Amino acid sequence: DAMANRRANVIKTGWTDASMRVNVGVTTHVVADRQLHAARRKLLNHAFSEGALKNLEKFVLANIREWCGYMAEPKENGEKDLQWGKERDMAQWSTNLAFDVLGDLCFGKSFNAMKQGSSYIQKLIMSSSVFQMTIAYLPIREFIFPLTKPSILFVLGNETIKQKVKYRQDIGAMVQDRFAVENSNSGKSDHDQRKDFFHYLLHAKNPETGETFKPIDLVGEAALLVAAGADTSSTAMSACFFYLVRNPRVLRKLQGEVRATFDDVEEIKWGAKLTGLPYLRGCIDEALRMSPPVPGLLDRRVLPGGMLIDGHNIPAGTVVGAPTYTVQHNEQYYPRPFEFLPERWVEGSEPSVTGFEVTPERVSMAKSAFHAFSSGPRNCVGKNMAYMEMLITMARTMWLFDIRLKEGDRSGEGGPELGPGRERAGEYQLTDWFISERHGPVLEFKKREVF
Ligand code: HEM
Repeated sequence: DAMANRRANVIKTGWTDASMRVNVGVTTHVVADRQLHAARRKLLNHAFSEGALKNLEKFVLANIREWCGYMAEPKENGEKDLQWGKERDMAQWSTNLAFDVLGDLCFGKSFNAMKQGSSYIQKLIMSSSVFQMTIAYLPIREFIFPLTKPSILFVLGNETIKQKVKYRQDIGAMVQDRFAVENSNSGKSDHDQRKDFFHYLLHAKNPETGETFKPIDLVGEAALLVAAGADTSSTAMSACFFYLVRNPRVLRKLQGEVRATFDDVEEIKWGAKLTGLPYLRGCIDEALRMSPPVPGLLDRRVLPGGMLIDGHNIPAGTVVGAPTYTVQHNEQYYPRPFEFLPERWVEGSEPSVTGFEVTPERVSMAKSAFHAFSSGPRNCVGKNMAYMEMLITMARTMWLFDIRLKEGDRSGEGGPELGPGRERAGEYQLTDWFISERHGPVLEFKKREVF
């Protein structure tokens, strides 16, 4: 209730609080004031409307085609099993894809992660998150916070802050080039104009107040979209691959659904045919349930006046929240919570597979407890864009390739030797730094024979 209810008497705290202190400038994600957030969010929404998504799709598709090309790359001569392609670490390759998509959409230029490998920017997003998470929950954080100003950290030689400054400079240059493209848009027909995130952010206007993004905010918001959209979509896709290769029954069923629906890979696009595939959506939602890319506490601080939550009076200043990983493994909502069962999302699925009746009530309970994208006024603005990317990537991969786990690969998997909380073999391991650190799985791809 503290999250979903627009009028809940709470504000954001924790990681976002730390972010406000460490970073210069404010973005929609971290701004605490609720009215200021609502005004910013109205502008940001422009970039995610249905109309905008239609125009964004061609950039997403171009990157996914390139990604599939890399998955098809053959092994070096002399290696065994030449009909299977090169080994691909999905944690890395899903990030490369998501990252290049966002470079293209936010700054009009791919980051070339697929071509050149991981860049300092990918590492920076993770190291910033680790840094912010560490100081956000220190018991002595009130004493530490004054020392975490960017200027002080820069003098102290903090590498993350130095790289942040470089990132700002680099995206400043990219934005200048992107402005030049926008200026040349004016002479072009509507169809030929480049309509990416940058375009929509630049032209976003609040119809009531006439407010627009200031140029400095525009750069910050574009950088936010890269940080918010890359590791999240990538965790979801690598988790989905992780569970598919460990569950051959599910993999075969998903391949069957996709291959029977589309006659050609180029038919796989954003639209009713794709979004209407129940098992594909079930696989993605099940991966998001078991491995939520933002797995932890989205904490909120109760404001003066307190708040009534579930019959309890919560006094002002209390920090409240429920970690998404925990909610999404609650047996009450998700029977057999540690099993990858896409059928739980599909009404009428065979009880012989699930071990329980998948009634409409059960599906609706599962949907209402699903919080991978958060809920309420501060939920994920990029949800539809993320589904577009995930559905197209997973469907095209299933259509084009057979996939298998590299022999002996256990990267990313839990096990008794890893200690308490990580002992489950077969569970994809996430480390919660607000976004998720993870490894593997390493897969091989084989082009499917299509007659
Ligand atoms: C599977 C993929 C994704 C997941 C699971 C996810 C999850 C989330 C979650 C849990 C939040 C709330 C964070 C909080 O309360 O602090 C959030 C916010 C946000 N997400 Fe996503 N996200 C995903 C993809 C994306 C993409 C692709 C974009 C943009 C390109 C994006 C942009 C944002 C932004 C801008 C916010 C802040 C919204 C606001 O505060 O108003 N996300 N996301």
